[in-house]
Amino acid sequence: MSRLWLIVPAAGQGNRMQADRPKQYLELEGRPVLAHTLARLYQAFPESCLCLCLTEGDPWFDPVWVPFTQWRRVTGGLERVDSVRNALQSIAGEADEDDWVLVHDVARPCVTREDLLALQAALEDEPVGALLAVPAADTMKRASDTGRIRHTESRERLWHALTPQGFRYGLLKKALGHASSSDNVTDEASAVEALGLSPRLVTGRRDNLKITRPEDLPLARHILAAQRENERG
Ligand SMILES: Nc1ccn([C@@H]2O[C@H](COP(=O)(O)OP(=O)(O)OP(=O)(O)O)[C@@H](O)[C@H]2O)c(=O)n1
Ligand SMILES: C[C@](O)(CO)[C@H](O)COP(=O)(O)O
Repeated sequence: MSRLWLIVPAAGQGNRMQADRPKQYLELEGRPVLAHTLARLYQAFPESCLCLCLTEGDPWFDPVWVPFTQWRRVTGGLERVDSVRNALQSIAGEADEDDWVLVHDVARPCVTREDLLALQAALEDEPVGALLAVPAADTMKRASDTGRIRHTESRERLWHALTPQGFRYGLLKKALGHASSSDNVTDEASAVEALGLSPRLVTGRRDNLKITRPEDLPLARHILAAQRENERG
């Protein structure tokens, strides 16, 4: 039976957030973002094995935030893709080629259990792999270098890629092995696409926000509160 591995890249600096610490350690309802994200993943996949990518000697990290019994710390790389590659390397020899690997940004603490389970269910009959995504809802403009509109892009069949993104270990290893730093691989799906394959888009919730800029932290707070309110019914 194939196993489930979770890779959580958490070795970024959060430069766009302009905070006094990496954004995964900013406080959200009394806990760091990282603790929320790991708790959400644990709710859905308590039996999985977690690879947590952290910067070397990360002074902010506290293992008390990790609810998983099976987990390991992996040293992150220069870019997100390098961190994920390091995590794959760390499980070489243990993971089977057809084990599932889900990669989820630490900066997405609002992902719901329902979306996580929907993605897992979609993977069951999916040979290539799949990711959570949402259809573009705004009118999309392509800009010139000077910040003026060059043209309006059709938003038909245009999606925002979210995480988690799930692939078989063997395929993901191959895809990231082929990707070079000039390829601008900002997610796992694009590395798999570069092999000529088409991962499946699984419609997720728009509130699976990636905390990126300062205004996103209060937004995440509102989302968590609204999700809790919804659960109470
Ligand atoms: N070398 C890196 C860079 C990013 N990440 C992780 O990849 C995810 C998505 O990246 P992004 O939102 O760009 O995070 P940062 O790189 O931290 O942000 P910024 O680009 O603003 O510095 C985050 O969970 C981040 O911690 C990582 O593990 N290793
Ligand atoms: C993987 C990702 O979250 C998909 O939306 C995103 O590409 C990562 O963000 P980055 O800023 O490009 O690292």
